[in-house]
Amino acid sequence: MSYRHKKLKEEDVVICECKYGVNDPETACGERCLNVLTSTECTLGYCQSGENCRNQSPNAIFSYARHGTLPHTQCFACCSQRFQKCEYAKTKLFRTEGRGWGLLADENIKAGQFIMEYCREVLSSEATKKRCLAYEAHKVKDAYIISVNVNYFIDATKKGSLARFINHSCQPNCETRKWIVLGETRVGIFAKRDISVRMELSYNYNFEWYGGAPVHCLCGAANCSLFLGAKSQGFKLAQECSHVWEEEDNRYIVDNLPLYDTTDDDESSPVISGTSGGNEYTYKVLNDSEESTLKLEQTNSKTKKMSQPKPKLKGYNHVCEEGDNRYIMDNLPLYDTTDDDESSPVISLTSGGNEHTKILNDSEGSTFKVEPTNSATKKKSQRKPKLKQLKTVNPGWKYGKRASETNKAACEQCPDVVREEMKKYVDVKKEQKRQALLQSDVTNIGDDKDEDIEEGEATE
Ligand SMILES: C[S@@+](CC[C@H](N)C(=O)[O-])C[C@H]1O[C@@H](n2cnc3c(N)ncnc32)[C@H](O)[C@@H]1O
Repeated sequence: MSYRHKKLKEEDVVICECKYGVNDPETACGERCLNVLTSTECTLGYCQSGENCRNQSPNAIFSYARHGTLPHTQCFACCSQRFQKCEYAKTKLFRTEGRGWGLLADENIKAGQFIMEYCREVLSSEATKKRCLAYEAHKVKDAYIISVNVNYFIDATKKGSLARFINHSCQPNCETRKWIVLGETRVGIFAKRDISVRMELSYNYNFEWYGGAPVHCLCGAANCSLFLGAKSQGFKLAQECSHVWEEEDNRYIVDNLPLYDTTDDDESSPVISGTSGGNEYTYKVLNDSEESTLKLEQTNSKTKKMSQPKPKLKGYNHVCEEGDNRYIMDNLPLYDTTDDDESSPVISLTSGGNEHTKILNDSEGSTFKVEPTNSATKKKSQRKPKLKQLKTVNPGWKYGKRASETNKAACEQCPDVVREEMKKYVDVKKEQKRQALLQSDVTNIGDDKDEDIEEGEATE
C-alpha cells in the first residue's frame, strides 16, 4: 500500500509562538522558534510571523546566516531550510566509475545547507518487503529505498527526485535528516560540511540498507566498511529477506560475496560534459584522496567524444502524482547495464522557480542540455501550491500540548544541545506565565479584598 500526501487538517497545523517585531526581526522564527527547534516547518498562511517567517524561505534563512550571527547550535543553520518550496541546491548527474550514476554539486554548498528532498512513493513496511523481494527476483542491482520510520519507507526505484542518484560513502559529505512538513515526516539531504562545486555528493547508507545482495563499497574512504549498509539492521527479518545484512551475520563471507558487477561498465575514464548558459564544458573525474570523494576538473573539450562512455539508460515514463509538488521528475534514467536503450530520456525539473528540461543526448555521450520550457507545458503537479490567507490563530492552541506530541519524533532527531535549549526555553515561558498569574492574583486580592478566590480558578 502506498499513499499520497495526506491533506493537512487545520487542527494539525503546528503553530509556533513567534511574532515579528519591526524592532526585533530576530523574533520571527529564528533560532528560538519552537518549530525550528523541533525540525518542523512553519505552515504558509498560519505562521504569525507572516512573510517575515524564516522557517519557510531558504533565501531568508541565508540572508540571516550572512548578516546575523549564526546560532551556536548547528541545528538552526542546518535544519531551517525549506521543503515546501522545493528550492534545492544546484546539482548535476554524472556517470561514476563502477557505481553507476552519481550526483555532484553544481555550486558551492554550505555546511548544513538543505540540498534536496529524498522523495517518491511512500510505502508501508509490508509493501516494501514485498517490493524488495520482487526487485531481487528481477535482479535490480541498485537499491533506492530509505526508511521514514519503522512503519514507512520511501521507494525511489522507479521514480523519484535527483536525490536517488546520491551514492554511498563511508566518509560522506551529506546526511539525511527528517523534518515535519505540513504534518508529514519527510526526508531531506543536508550538507554535513562545506562542499565545493563539482564534488560528488554522498551520504552513509550504513544504517539503512534495503538493497539486494550485499554490494561491495567502492567509496575508497580509509575507514570504508567494505559493504553498503554494513551496519544496517534491514527489516530484521532475515528469513523473509535473505539478502538483508545483519550485524554478526556470518552468512556473508567476504571471499564468496557476489560483488557489484562492473563488467558491463565502460573502461574509459569517466568524463562528463554539457552546455550551460551557451558555454560548453567537460569535466574529468579525479580521485580526491583527502576527501575520499570525487572531484571534477574542467578539461579540454577535445577529449570529450573520445573518452565519453555511451550511457546505458532505461527510460521510465512515469507521471507525477496529481497535486504532489515533491515529485519533480517525469522520466528517470534508471542505471541498468543489461539494457541498452537508444532513446533519449527527458528529465523535467524545477530549480529556483524556473522549469527546465534536461535532455540526455545519447549521440554525444553523456551530454546534458538545459533548455527552458514554456510555462504552459507545466504539469498540474508542478504548479506552486495555493497558499492560504493568514488566519487568526486559535487561542485554544497551545504549543506545549499538541506540538510536543506531533514533534516528538522530530525532536528525537535533534542533538542534545537543541533539546536542552528547547527545555530551557519552555521552562522560562512557564516561569513567566506563573509569575504573571501570581501577579494577577495579587492584583485581584488587592482590588477586592472580600472576594474569595478559590484555588485553581486563577490557573484557568
Ligand atoms: C541510491 S542508488 C545511487 C545511484 C546509482 N548509482 C544509480 O546509478 O542509479 C544506490 C546504488 O548505487 C550503487 N552504489 C552507491 N554507492 C556505492 C558505493 N559506494 N560503492 C558501490 N556501489 C555504490 C549501488 O549499486 C547501490 O545499490
